[in-house]
Amino acid sequence: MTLLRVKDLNVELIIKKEAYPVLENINFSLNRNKTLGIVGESGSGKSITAQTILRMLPDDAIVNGTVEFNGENLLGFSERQMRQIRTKEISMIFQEPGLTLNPLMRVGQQVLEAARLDQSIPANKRESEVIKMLEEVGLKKDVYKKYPHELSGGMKQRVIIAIALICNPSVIIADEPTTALDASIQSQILDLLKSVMEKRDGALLLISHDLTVIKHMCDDVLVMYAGRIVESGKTDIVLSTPKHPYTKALIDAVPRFQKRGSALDIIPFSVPSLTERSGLSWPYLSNEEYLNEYFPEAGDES
Ligand SMILES: Nc1ncnc2c1ncn2[C@@H]1O[C@H](COP(=O)(O)OP(=O)(O)OP(=O)(O)O)[C@@H](O)[C@H]1O
Repeated sequence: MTLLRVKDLNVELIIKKEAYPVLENINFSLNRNKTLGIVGESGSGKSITAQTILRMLPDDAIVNGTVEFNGENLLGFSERQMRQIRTKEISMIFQEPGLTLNPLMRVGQQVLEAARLDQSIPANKRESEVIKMLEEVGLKKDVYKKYPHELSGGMKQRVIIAIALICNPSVIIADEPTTALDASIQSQILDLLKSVMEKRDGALLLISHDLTVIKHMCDDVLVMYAGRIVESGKTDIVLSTPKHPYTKALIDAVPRFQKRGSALDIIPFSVPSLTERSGLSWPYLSNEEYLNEYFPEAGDES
């Protein structure tokens, strides 16, 4: 069953009074019990996609298309309705847990604050629900009384996951949730996220620049470049038989994905910034050589 459907989404951001396309013709669905990955280089539009779904863009952004959640278009919701959506239906987890937690408040209190937003949890049950939630994400009861600085990075991210889950959302959007953590902790946190969402019959939208993470976690994947989806499909098929030259280049740039003995082939250009795109058409590469090699289809566009 589809929980979230993004249709014909186009977003422009205004910089110095000029509008720059940042997302173009984005289409995808997020289904119950599935993890969908968005992968792409820095600046490709992954975070802006999440911010558009949750209506966290600058006020002057120009947004066209639809973002259907349970059949209703979130782009037509009032700010008050969106606050409900953000607290109870679609939770977001960011990269840096240290920046999200309040350093002056005990972590149990912070999860409790989030629990207050859910009217269905009776006041006299909140504390026990919070402790249950902390245990579900693998934290001991005594963490309730600790301050963020007393916890490791991995424990902090578990607290963030508890805050995101306490109101029982059906969708979690995780934007690079483990990038700030040690490699050994990363997969524990990712596995935790996946298993709690599966247990709750929910869906996970996972944003990452790391193909190894996408391969490990995601049923389906969207590959983004400069505001567009250049390839999408089942993760194992896209990663084993990529069709788009840009996806191939991304895969070739990951040593673990390469055949033994093949050379590391770093993508020789980066995603142009919005202002660098001025006067150029997608994919905004001024260099003909790269244009033909990585985006041969772009020459067909008007
Ligand atoms: N508020 C903003 N004002 C102007 N430009 C912005 C704003 N937010 C993002 N951008 C630009 O929009 C483009 C897409 O940004 P986005 O953050 O979605 O990329 P990303 O794929 O998530 O990259 P990263 O992995 O570095 O976070 C980039 O060129 C970025 O600089």
